Amino acid sequence: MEMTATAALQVIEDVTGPEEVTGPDLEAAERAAREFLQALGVVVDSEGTRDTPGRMARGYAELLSARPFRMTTFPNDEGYDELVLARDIPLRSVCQHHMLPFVGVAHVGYLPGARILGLSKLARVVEHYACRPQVQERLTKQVADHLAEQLQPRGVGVVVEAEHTCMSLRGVRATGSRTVTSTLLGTLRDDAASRQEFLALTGVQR
Ligand SMILES: Nc1nc2c(ncn2[C@@H]2O[C@H](COP(=O)(O)OP(=O)(O)OP(=O)(O)O)[C@@H](O)[C@H]2O)c(=O)[nH]1
Ligand SMILES: [Zn+2]
Repeated sequence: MEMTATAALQVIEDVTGPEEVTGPDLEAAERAAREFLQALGVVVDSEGTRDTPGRMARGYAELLSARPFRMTTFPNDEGYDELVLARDIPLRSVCQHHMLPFVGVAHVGYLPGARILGLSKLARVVEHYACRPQVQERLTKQVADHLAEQLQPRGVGVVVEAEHTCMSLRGVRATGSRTVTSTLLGTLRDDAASRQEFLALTGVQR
């Protein structure tokens, strides 16, 4: 997706249908970043820092811009009925309270029904919902709900483990603490053995 200097309507194509979002106004963001730094007493007048407000604007725009993707699915011709799990999908998002990054991994799995999903799409769904101001609980549930709605599998499981820099680098400074959230749907929620297998494979339950 091409980022434009002026606010523009962009279309993110995904299986939920075209979703209209306002694109970043990078010039306005750069002006605001310059004022923000000035207000904090940060001087940006050297060769090395002159472009810092622009870099901040582009950096945040990138963190908040989801890339378009398609939820490619295939018929489950072999009738595969065991767990499909993508473990340790790298994740970075921005907490909506402080606009500071949280970083970690997502484990995303499903029990196939009539169709199976292109494997990369498990990571793309995570990225799609991570590229916006978030709370970890909502991110976890949105990924699970999306898969449930679009794939109609027998079960969905999503576990997110992340370190919130707003909690580790500032404030309480609980360095190294990771927050774990999970959403289980369908058979992975209701059937104790399936649930246990999923949690064991993610490493959450040993
Ligand atoms: N539930 C939840 N809370 C989050 C998440 N990310 C950040 N927070 C919390 O949001 C809360 C905001 O609380 P406030 O008391 O308004 O903010 P604050 O004064 O900066 O709080 P401290 O971080 O405790 O210094 C903090 O407790 C954060 O840890 C998240 O993904 N989920
Ligand atoms: Zn925060």
